[in-house]
Amino acid sequence: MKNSGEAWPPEGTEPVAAHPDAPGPGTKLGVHFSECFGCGDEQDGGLHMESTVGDGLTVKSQFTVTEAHQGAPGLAHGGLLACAFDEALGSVAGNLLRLPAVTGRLETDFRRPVPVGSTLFITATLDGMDGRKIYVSAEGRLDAEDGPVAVRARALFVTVEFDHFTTHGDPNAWKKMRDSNRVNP
Ligand SMILES: CCCCCCCCCC(=O)SCCNC(=O)CCNC(=O)[C@H](O)C(C)(C)COP(=O)(O)OP(=O)(O)OC[C@H]1O[C@@H](n2cnc3c(N)ncnc32)[C@H](O)[C@@H]1OP(=O)(O)O
Repeated sequence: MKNSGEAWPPEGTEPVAAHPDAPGPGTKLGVHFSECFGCGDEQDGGLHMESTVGDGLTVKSQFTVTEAHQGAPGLAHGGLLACAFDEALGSVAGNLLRLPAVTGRLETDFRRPVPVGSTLFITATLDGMDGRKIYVSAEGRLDAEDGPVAVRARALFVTVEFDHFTTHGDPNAWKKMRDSNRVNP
């Protein structure tokens, strides 16, 4: 992945279309894993991010910053914000392409402080692919879809075989996801 000052997406990236079975615009995306820090509903301190498919190759996500998310007093921790973008960017890649993929590289630009109590509205866009490499980018606006930009991010996801998750992760958690029909990584 190229650095911030260089072309995005990188040379060699091809445009992509959403998978024929991908959820369409307006579809609310559920929790992909109940214990996921980004979207899980069984993570008390998590982000509880909610996402909906947008127009074009986008997913719109939002979450509200709580006291559990602080770095400096009253402000969201930067690493926590990076986590939010990892989730939003993974969601646009995973849901629109319906391919298992993991974050290879994630780059963030923090442009404004994000206070506790504020809601970040993130729009993530699928920019293209080059072989196994999926390029995605996002911006997060404060308190409204047209609010001031607080954070921009871009990432490289790399497609993997499903056994990446069972070999390196927790096979029992996969059974739990399958049992609850939450089968996407
Ligand atoms: C619906 C689903 C919603 C999901 C939302 C959840 C989002 C959260 C997602 C995550 O947080 S995933 C967890 C964090 N990521 C990881 O744990 C990944 C750890 N890294 C790996 O497992 C491997 O390094 C990886 C699978 C990414 C790549 O290893 P491989 O051996 O399979 O592939 P390889 O190293 O050959 O890389 C493939 C291509 O990607 C390129 N690449 C990989 N990592 C890169 C990197 N960091 N920077 C630049 N390029 C990179 C690499 O150069 C190469 O390019 P070419 O095809 O052009 O040769």
